[in-house]
Amino acid sequence: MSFFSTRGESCVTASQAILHGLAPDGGLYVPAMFPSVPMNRISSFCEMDYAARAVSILKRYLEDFNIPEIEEAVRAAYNTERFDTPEIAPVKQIDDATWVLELFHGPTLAFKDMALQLLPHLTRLAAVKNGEKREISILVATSGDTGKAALEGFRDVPGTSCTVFYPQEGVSDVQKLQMVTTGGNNTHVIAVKGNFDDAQTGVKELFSSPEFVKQMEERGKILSSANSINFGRLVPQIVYYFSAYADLVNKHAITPGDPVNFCVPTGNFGDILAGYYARNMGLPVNKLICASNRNNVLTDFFNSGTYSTHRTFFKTLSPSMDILVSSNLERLLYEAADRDGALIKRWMEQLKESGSYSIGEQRRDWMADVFWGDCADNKDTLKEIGKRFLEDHYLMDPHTAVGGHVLRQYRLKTNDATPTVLLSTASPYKFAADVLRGIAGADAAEGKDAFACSEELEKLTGVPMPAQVKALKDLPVRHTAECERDAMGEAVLKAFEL
Ligand SMILES: N[C@@H](CCOP(=O)(O)O)C(=O)O
Repeated sequence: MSFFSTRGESCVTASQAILHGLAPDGGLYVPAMFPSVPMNRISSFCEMDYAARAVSILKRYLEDFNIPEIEEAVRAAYNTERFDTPEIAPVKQIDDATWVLELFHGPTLAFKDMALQLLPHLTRLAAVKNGEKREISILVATSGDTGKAALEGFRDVPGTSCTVFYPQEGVSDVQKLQMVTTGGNNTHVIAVKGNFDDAQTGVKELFSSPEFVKQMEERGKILSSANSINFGRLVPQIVYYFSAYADLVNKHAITPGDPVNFCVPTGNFGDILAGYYARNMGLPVNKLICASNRNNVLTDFFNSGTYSTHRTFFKTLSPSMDILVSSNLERLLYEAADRDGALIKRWMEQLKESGSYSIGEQRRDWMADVFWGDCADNKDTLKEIGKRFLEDHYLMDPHTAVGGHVLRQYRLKTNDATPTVLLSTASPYKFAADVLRGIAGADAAEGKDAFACSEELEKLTGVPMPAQVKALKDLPVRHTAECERDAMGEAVLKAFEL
């Protein structure tokens, strides 16, 4: 299988796409085609564990990896030493037509672990396959969850380093503590004086700066990414859509071939794009419901066909989705534009120069066939957390609650009763203060730090606080670096000198 850049002609193997992360022209790598998974194969997933399901999906894309290599990587990633349940990504019913796909059972309590426990193994294999002896320097921009998951995945992995940029004031207390207490000899964490878009744009600029690339090469390092711009992040995320479908069959909620909706809280569009890829591979997906917070650039895009960043950037209760420049949309645009790289390049230049682009009515309608977008503000989010706990005895984090609210809107506005899987992206304990407010009222978290809120939440709900959150209290802070938005390159070089 070859991979093309969304912006041009570049054509590479799977291992090269993973190793380099971003195409040299600034585009994202996309597979030459979507391998099909016939229904009888999907049905056979019912008998398999998560790792076996993963092998079956991954091998269709990773053609220059052999099966034993994929099997070894997958078994090393998805096991009960790394995840707190043998199901890895369990599906739980919360009402008549809604199932929650819990993607937060990995070491850092967010869905990013689903890919970032595997990516380091794939990266090392990719380096060997391409005779790459230099250090692979992973640069990451995070709005909260990717950062810690990448640090944890790449920590002390030989031949790699991992440098994470997070918005100084834009992540939850627990998210920040998780990152700044990370151990390992190859990890760096830097607070950027700006928002997530500043950090993500800054990282992309470093990738395309010949001067920075040269400076890194002089130090024996090549750049790669652990954000979902890297196809190696996306492909493991396709797996859990198939896995959830097989689990619904096993639970007799559907029979093989029945359509299912997926509702996905998303900011950078990687998680939901993986669902779109699963659909293109033959998974019977009816609608992909795209849930945004008050930074509702995607909602407006699906409704109008115009993507515009001319809007205020809001800090919300779902910080991991506080994003206005949604990277992976570029991969969907590529399909909407009949894989016309020149057109994508033009739209991306317009976005950079004028802050917006329009895809036209026809392409908007094409997208509306599969995608439906809506948003939730902070009030909706807290209400959804409270309602789900009170009515369905289910405790959800603010990102999942954004999805829960949007799903209710979808059902109200469309009357679609198709069984729906709501992707739950993080543990409620990463956002304990706001979850506590959601279930116990506005004043419930007053004067309490994240740990006191977590203890209170555990007492009130009986949902156990994860050991990883408890442990944070006693871990020393190891990373205190910060930088201006336009000094990220210097900050990376400085981190390597220390
Ligand atoms: N929500 C993310 C932002 C980066 O998204 P990614 O999926 O491209 O890594 C975060 O939590 O950092």
